[in-house]
Amino acid sequence: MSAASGLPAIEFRQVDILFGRDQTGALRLLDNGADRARILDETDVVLGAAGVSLRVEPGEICVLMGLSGSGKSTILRAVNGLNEVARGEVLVSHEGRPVDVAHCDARTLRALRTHTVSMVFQQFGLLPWRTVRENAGLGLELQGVSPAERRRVVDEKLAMVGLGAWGDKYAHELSGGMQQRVGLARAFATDAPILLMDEPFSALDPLIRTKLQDELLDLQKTLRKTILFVSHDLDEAMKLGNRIAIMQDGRIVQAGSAEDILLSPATPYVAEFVRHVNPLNVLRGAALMRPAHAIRREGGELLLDDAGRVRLAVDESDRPTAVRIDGGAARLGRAGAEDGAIAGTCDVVVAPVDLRLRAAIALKRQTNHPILLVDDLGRLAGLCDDDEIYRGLLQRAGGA
Ligand SMILES: Nc1ncnc2c1ncn2[C@@H]1O[C@H](COP(=O)(O)OP(=O)(O)OP(=O)(O)O)[C@@H](O)[C@H]1O
Repeated sequence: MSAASGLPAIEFRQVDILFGRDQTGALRLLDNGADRARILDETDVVLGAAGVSLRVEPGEICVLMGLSGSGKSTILRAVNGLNEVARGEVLVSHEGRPVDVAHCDARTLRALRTHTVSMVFQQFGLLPWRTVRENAGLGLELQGVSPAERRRVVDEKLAMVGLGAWGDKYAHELSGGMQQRVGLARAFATDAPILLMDEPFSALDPLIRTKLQDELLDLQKTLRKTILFVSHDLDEAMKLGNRIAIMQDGRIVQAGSAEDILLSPATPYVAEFVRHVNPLNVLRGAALMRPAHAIRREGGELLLDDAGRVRLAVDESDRPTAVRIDGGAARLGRAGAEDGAIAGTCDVVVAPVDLRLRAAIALKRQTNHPILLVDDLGRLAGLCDDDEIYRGLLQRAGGA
């Protein structure tokens, strides 16, 4: 699977999932606009998911979010065929081609579960009579990998999750957080490119939970797996998800980036979720900035302030090269995206376009200089100064 092939890692196409016998009757009611309660009442069928369409790109973390019973696990479990699909397609990129899990043969499904999709559960799912090493090696054992190779890979993955010294222990000798790390090591060991995570951290106390979220994000930088993650916690979803799909009564009511959802909640249900989210941790430069094309230009220079005292020169690709203040040479300084840390002194700050609002405010406080946001190639994307920051906060507060 590669991003270059253009295939999504997972794609749901108009998926309906029903629990109960009278599927024909339930589908008919569904098509006539009946809601979950009526379908249950008239057919005794539970509507697990309805009309779900969603693409998950390779290397993306997509979080399914919603209240209890909204259908998150139902959708997740359809990816490895644990839930039967009544209608629609669930396409999973397996060995370079899309396989419709809802309709494929048993052999393909087995191969897909062994090599392409692995799963991490909320309740860890460790076997008590096996050591940590044996638990972590379960997937490899099912793949028929030799004991020596298994040991090599498993010890590497255990070390990766910080359990290098715990291979010979049993699950009950480990804390909850450590047991979940074994679950992660087991999922990583098979090298399956797609990871399904069903509320993997919700049984853990908040501190351990935050730590494991950070570790997952850290590991993901090198692993680049496709992760479909279920959570009922919007803060967790926004922290982890490149994309978030919000579910209600079996349907996806909104899918988008954390910023999309925070700034433009599609329904009152979504708005209620985002009401308590702290925008400082979610909003990034691109949602705040004045875009490069809207910055005044004069004689090949960009005017960074209203009075035209601060002037930026760019090269032919729009990469900032020099800055002048009142005609005199000034300095550009580079800052990091996450913490906005900046080394040394400067007159104008250059930061990555995904600079978080929190980091932008910290930078402004530290330097009191305008912040130029640049893309991956160093090209000017926009300007983020006091005005843009205040507007971002006001917009979030519904004041602009
Ligand atoms: N195997 C099953 N048999 C019958 N009904 C089921 C089954 N699995 C799920 N359901 C029903 O489908 C609906 C969606 O359940 P699901 O577990 O997907 O919700 P969820 O959003 O993951 O909730 P939670 O956060 O509580 O885990 C619920 O009404 C549930 O009762």
